[in-house]
Amino acid sequence: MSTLLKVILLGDGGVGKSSLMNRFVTNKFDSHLFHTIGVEFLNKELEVDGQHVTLQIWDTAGQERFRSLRTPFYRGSDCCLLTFSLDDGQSFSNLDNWKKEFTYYADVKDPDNFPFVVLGNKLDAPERQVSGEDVRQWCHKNGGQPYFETSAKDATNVALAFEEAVRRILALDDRADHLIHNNTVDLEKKTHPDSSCC
Ligand SMILES: Nc1nc2c(ncn2[C@@H]2O[C@H](COP(=O)(O)OP(=O)(O)OP(=O)(O)O)[C@@H](O)[C@H]2O)c(=O)[nH]1
Ligand SMILES: [Mg+2]
Repeated sequence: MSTLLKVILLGDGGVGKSSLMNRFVTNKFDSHLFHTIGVEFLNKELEVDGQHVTLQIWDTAGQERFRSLRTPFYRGSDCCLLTFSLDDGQSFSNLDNWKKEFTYYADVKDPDNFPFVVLGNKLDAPERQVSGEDVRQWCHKNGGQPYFETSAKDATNVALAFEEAVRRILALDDRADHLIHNNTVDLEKKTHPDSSCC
């Protein structure tokens, strides 16, 4: 039996969250995807560094009007993929808000040590507005989170980014396994919903 890990995609509407999930899980891309309403999830089994895991990828609606439909699903996430679009500077500026929203609703006690992965999507787009240097600075200020520039359209770095999410979670779990013997850590209860919703 493989471990079930929950990762959640957050970021502004239109940055490509659904496209990244679809690329990773089904290896398809749709250039006229309709915006997401609420949340959806897909499972994918994979092997990372010899460990078999089932990744449960939760894709959320980025548009502000769907806020109350997405926030109840943040709890129990093992990793959060903070996503923006490289051709949309505003979507990068909003990463702070996304991190705050996640931290609040997922009830994360120590955000700088929570496994986030930052994704700058639409690397293929011609009009780049966000420099890699600015993103790396943001990541540095926010606990040294890893950063990937991706394209759901041509599949650049998509698998790599999801695999990094798994690595980050497994690295934390190893530490927790080690600490639990000393009785110093209180492992959070994980919820494993078994149906798609909204
Ligand atoms: N050129 C390019 N277009 C992309 C890429 N990823 C997504 N798109 C396009 O951008 C638009 C929005 O993509 P979605 O995946 O629906 O964005 P989203 O983040 O899920 O948006 P919401 O569901 O509203 O939060 C779609 O028309 C996609 O085809 C990419 O890597 N490159
Ligand atoms: Mg979507």
